[in-house]
Parts: sequence; structure tokens; C-alpha cells
Amino acid sequence: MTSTQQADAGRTSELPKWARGNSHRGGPGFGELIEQVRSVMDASRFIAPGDDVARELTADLSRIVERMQAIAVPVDDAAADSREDLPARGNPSLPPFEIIDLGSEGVVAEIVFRAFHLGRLSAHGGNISLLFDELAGYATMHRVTSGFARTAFLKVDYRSLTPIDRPLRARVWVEEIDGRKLHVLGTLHDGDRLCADMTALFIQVPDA
Ligand SMILES: CCCCCCCC/C=C\CCCCCCCC(=O)SCCNC(=O)CCNC(=O)[C@H](O)C(C)(C)COP(=O)(O)OP(=O)(O)OC[C@H]1O[C@@H](n2cnc3c(N)ncnc32)[C@H](O)[C@@H]1OP(=O)(O)O
Repeated sequence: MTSTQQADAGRTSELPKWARGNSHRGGPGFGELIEQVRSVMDASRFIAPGDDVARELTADLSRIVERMQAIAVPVDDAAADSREDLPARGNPSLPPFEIIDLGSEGVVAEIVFRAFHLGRLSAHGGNISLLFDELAGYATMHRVTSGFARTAFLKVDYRSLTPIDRPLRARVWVEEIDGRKLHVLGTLHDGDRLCADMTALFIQVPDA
């Protein structure tokens, strides 16, 4: 059996605990809370407050931050990044994608970049890389035999401007496996138009 055929068999061990996902942590209102956090980030992109208003808003947000810090838990017990029922698993630092299809053939996701992700009149290239890196994590998770895979490199070609505020389609898949090395490809489309494509190398590592 070649290493590629061996790896084609997919996972031979359980998913790492942190990747298993759940739909209960943080309670039924957690999704709306994260959506509000995203809205704060979006709204902050379009204001030019006077000093008084800036200080008032800072005081309001400080109270919210203090309330959240008072209920902090270890990161592996946190709701954010664990809720498989929410966009981007409820992680507000990721662009809010929804998984359309996931399997050993790769992952297809719908993504709406928002005001917070704006670069100059289009989505910021770093946010597009972030989306690809995350989705490559999903795609490789199916194809490693155990543990997970870390990004060794990730290259993005920006082919045309990536709009915000409309649904786009991303596809990421493992093209080839060579021992611990997983060669990953991806595309991002606005309808039929290619916005960006990606080539990455991920390396299988034991779960930490
Ligand atoms: C049933 C499935 C259900 C699925 C459900 C899914 C749920 C999803 C849940 C959750 C998804 C989460 C998604 C998150 C995704 C995010 C991932 C990240 O962003 S990771 C952070 C950024 N990356 C780092 O911080 C790495 C830092 N670097 C390292 O740790 C090492 O350098 C590492 C691991 C990359 C490699 O180190 P070494 O010591 O293990 O291995 P060496 O020997 O150096 O390399 C192995 C081979 O790879 C080549 N290689 C390594 N780096 C290379 C490079 N940059 N370019 C070319 N080749 C490279 C080497 O030449 C070597 O090749 P030769 O075996 O000799 O052929």
C-alpha cells in the first residue's frame, strides 16, 4: 500500500477532543451574542465619533468586557470555536462561513465577508487567507490518520476583487497526500467569477 492509499483510508483515530464540536455550550442565546459582537466590529468600521461619544462607547464596552472576563473558562471549555451549529463555529475572529458539505472529498462553505473584513473596496486579502486556512483545517481533519494537520505554508492568488455583503462559495480539498504532508487546494467564487485560489501544505502532527 502506498502512503497515499494508506492516507486515503482517512482517520483511524477519534477526532481530537477540541475538534469534536457541540451545539449546547454557551446556551441557546450564544449565537445571537456572537452576532452582536460581530455587529460591534462591523459598526466600528463606519464611525467617526466626537471625543465625548468615543469615551461613552468605550465605557459601555468596558462594562461588557468586564462581565465577560468575570465568566471566563479555560479555552478548551469555551463556547466560541466549538459550536458546530453556528457560523464559523461561533468564533468571532473568523469570517462567518456556513458549511454546506464536508467529507473526505473536501469542504464546501458559503461565506459572507462583512464591513469588518473590508480592505480597500473589497474584502481584505488577509481575511481571505484566514478563510482558506480554516477551511483547509476542516478538509485535512478528514484525511489525516490521527491528530490534526498544521499549516506549513499557504499561498493565495487574488484573481479578482472579493465583494463584501454577499454570499460567496469556497471549496477546499486535499489534492495529494505524501506521508505526513497534505497538499491542499482551494477556490473562492462569487457566482461563476473566481475571486481567489489557494495552494497550501499541511503537516500531520499529534494532538497537543
Ligand atoms: C472526520 C472529520 C470531521 C471534520 C470536522 C472538522 C472540525 C474542524 C475543527 C477545527 C478546524 C480547525 C482548523 C484550524 C486550521 C488552522 C491551522 C493553522 O493555522 S496551524 C497554525 C499555523 N501553523 C503553524 O504554526 C505551524 C508552525 N510550524 C510547525 O509547527 C512545523 O514547522 C510543522 C509542523 C509545519 C512541520 O514541522 P515538523 O517538525 O513536524 O516536520 P518537518 O520535518 O519540518 O517537515 C515535514 C515535511 O514537510 C516539509 N515542510 C515543512 N515545512 C515546509 C514548508 N514551509 N515548505 C515546504 N515544505 C515544508 C519538510 O521539508 C518535510 O518534508 P520531507 O518529509 O523531508 O519530504
